[in-house]
Amino acid sequence: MTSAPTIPDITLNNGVPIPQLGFGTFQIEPKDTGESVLAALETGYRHIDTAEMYGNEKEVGQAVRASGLDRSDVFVTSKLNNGFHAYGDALTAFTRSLDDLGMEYLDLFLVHWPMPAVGDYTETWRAMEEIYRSGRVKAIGVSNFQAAHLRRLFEETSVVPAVNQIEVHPYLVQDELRAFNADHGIATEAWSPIAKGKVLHDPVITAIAERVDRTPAQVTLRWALQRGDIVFPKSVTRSRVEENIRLFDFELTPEDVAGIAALDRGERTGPDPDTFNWVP
Ligand SMILES: NC(=O)C1=CN([C@@H]2O[C@H](COP(=O)(O)OP(=O)(O)OC[C@H]3O[C@@H](n4cnc5c(N)ncnc54)[C@H](OP(=O)(O)O)[C@@H]3O)[C@@H](O)[C@H]2O)C=CC1
Ligand SMILES: O=C(O)C(=O)[C@@H](O)[C@H](O)C(=O)CO
Repeated sequence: MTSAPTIPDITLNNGVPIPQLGFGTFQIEPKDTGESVLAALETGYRHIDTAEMYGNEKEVGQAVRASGLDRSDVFVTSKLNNGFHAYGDALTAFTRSLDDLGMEYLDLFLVHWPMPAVGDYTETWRAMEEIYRSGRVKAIGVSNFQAAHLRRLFEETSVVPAVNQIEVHPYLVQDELRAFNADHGIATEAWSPIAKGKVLHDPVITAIAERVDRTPAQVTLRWALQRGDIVFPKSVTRSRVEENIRLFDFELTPEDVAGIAALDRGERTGPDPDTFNWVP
């Protein structure tokens, strides 16, 4: 294949740079994780998104080491699982994630879900602040937080999250929450950016793909990048891993971007953060 493209960085609210395109690892079996993450790193990805919930942190860490890249050249995110929201549990879970990854530090650690009916996420966030102060993570953030959850953090805690990782794709454009994040200096990370494949046969997207001579996945990912979001598509298929990084040699018009955003139908592929209270 041709040489790896240069992936632009976004600067987080504490000055830490994060590659705007990364590689997602949800539903990659531990036995397949090493090969998939290594393929991504070989292809040029330098940002890996994992989570304790995914059960593949050990294999992600092994792949980063096997790549031969310097640890400092790979941006690694993990997430606090839902059963560990109590203060002390969160501290222990973070150390366990580091141990499982075999790393001295994380680039980004997120509260995976707010779990509003189960516990108090402000207590969890105070533990995140302590982890941040320990210097073992470069940035802390949240995932699946609604504006109301963030407002409580602003009122009752000190550190503004660096990112909010939320479900965003053409069928769930989340413009209100994305604008709220931006207004507070929080970067939006868009999970399931191709809606797990559901948007790839949409006629609006396939027509643009045909015109610009790219695939529907490339058009959808490019749309997210042009809107300023951070994305990390997942694939265990080498050709798709290569396809999904080839986003930096074409551009969508403002009309394309607006036309794809108009596909919004408020459709989630995953759980609703206001009611999701599942503890694995
Ligand atoms: N914070 C949170 O709550 C959540 C975070 N995430 C994060 O976001 C990442 C991405 O989201 P995810 O849910 O995995 O879904 P994606 O939107 O990335 O879609 C992944 C699916 O699309 C397929 N696919 C990938 N690339 C292509 C392509 N070019 N053409 C056709 N099909 C393709 C994959 O198949 P195959 O693998 O077979 O090639 C897989 O079935 C996750 O891996 C995870 O890191 C996801 C969900 C929730
Ligand atoms: O992938 C993630 O990060 C998730 O949180 C999802 O797995 C989510 O928990 C889910 O889809 C549960 O059915």
